[in-house]
Amino acid sequence: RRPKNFPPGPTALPFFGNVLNLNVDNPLKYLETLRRTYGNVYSLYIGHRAAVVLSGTKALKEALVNKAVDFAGRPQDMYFSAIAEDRGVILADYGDKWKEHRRFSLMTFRHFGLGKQSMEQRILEELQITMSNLEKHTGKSLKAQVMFHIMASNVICLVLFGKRFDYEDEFMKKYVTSITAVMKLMNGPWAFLYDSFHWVRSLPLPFNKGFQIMKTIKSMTSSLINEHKMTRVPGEPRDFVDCYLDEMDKRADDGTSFSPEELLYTCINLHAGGTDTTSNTLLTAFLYLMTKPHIQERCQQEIDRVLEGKDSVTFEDRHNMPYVQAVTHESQRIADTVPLSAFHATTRDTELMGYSIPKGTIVIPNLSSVLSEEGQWKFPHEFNPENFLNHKGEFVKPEAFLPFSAGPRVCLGEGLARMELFLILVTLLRKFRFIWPEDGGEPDYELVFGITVAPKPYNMKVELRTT
Ligand code: HEM
Repeated sequence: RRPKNFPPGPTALPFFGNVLNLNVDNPLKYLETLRRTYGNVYSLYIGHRAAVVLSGTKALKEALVNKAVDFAGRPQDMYFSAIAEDRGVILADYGDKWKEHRRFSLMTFRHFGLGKQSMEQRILEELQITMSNLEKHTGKSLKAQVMFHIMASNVICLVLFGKRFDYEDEFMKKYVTSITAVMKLMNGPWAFLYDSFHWVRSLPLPFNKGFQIMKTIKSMTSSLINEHKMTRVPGEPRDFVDCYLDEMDKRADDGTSFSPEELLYTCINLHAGGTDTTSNTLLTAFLYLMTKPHIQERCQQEIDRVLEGKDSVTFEDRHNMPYVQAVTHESQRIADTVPLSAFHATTRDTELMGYSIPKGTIVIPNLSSVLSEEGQWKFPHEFNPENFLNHKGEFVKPEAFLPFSAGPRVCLGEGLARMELFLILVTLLRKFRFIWPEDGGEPDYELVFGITVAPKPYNMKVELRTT
């Protein structure tokens, strides 16, 4: 039974709650039906656990921004929290340890803002390698998903570990496959079972695989960190890991939350958080750029004009490229990469839009509902860069643009992701024309649901531009 004055919602079955209606292949349609019936704040049950679903810009901002601390927790005692052991940043509960690690990570990212080691340089460095690979493929088809995935993974590896991995590197292939496998388990039916019935947790069921794979990921990350310990010069950090090790030295005696285990999870979080998200967004962007060549050409005209005489693009150039900015943002809106954000939890008994929500309730921010909310967008249901342009052709960002969520838990990698999307798009479009291959069939814009959603894999054809 729902607590007093709790948000309304569908009747829940004993034991199962509403999970049987939540199609793991795509729960978004069911959630939209519930929103129409119960409004922008409603509840449902995941097994015996109550969850409040927030839809639309107003409810989301009211909770995540205006009542920031009340809604900044992460659910505990669930499959994904057991996998994460309350460590790192993404799944750690609200508290001092999370705050210290979030603050440190953001500061370190900023530290790499300038100079030769800057984020911008690391992205452009990786792009050089991608471009020479693409040149070898001119006139041929190639698998876009693999290319974007490696690019995104390498950018974050350069930031974390100061090194990149070749396309065929066995270590990185295994690392990425393992992270993908755990994420799939976290979003699958076995996780629902684990969350719904405590008594199944000690049984030898497939969810145990997640814990085993996590051991592998931890030991692989450890080996990367240990390499650093041998070669680092304290006080002269080359990358994120060096910065963390320096910080651990500095704080050795102050009862700090910084520890080798936290470093492991933080690195895993940043790699996992920064790879699929960025690469799936790029995959969506190029799907539309190829199948709507007039949009691609208009981007190229703007890029040629603004970069005339320059060797390469800088992130600053975005201010002179309103159309490209509109296209990158529209790609993110349509890509809907993390549709249900990461689940939040209330940190204390609280109220939201007249409802009472007890401490520890799961909160699901439905970002997807905001990114296509009617009344917030000129063209909510179609790919159209005009969503981000005013009548003078200037770039504008509507307040419903929340692909990174909002409030104290807003994506920690937002700055890096925005820089990557812009630099990658501009650099690639300047040099190449991207073409939907003749044998590619009808383009399929349907997204495949997961913790991060993605377009179906496709091939792209590239040609060198002549201008
Ligand atoms: C297009 C790319 C990206 C998208 C759409 C995206 C989206 C998100 C979303 C929706 C959240 C959940 C926020 C919440 O709980 O309310 C999140 C959290 C997070 N993201 Fe991203 N992300 C992207 C790229 C990145 C990158 C490149 C990194 C790493 C550098 C990263 C690291 C993280 C981390 C560590 C968190 C957890 C923040 C916390 O709990 O305090 N993300 N991201």
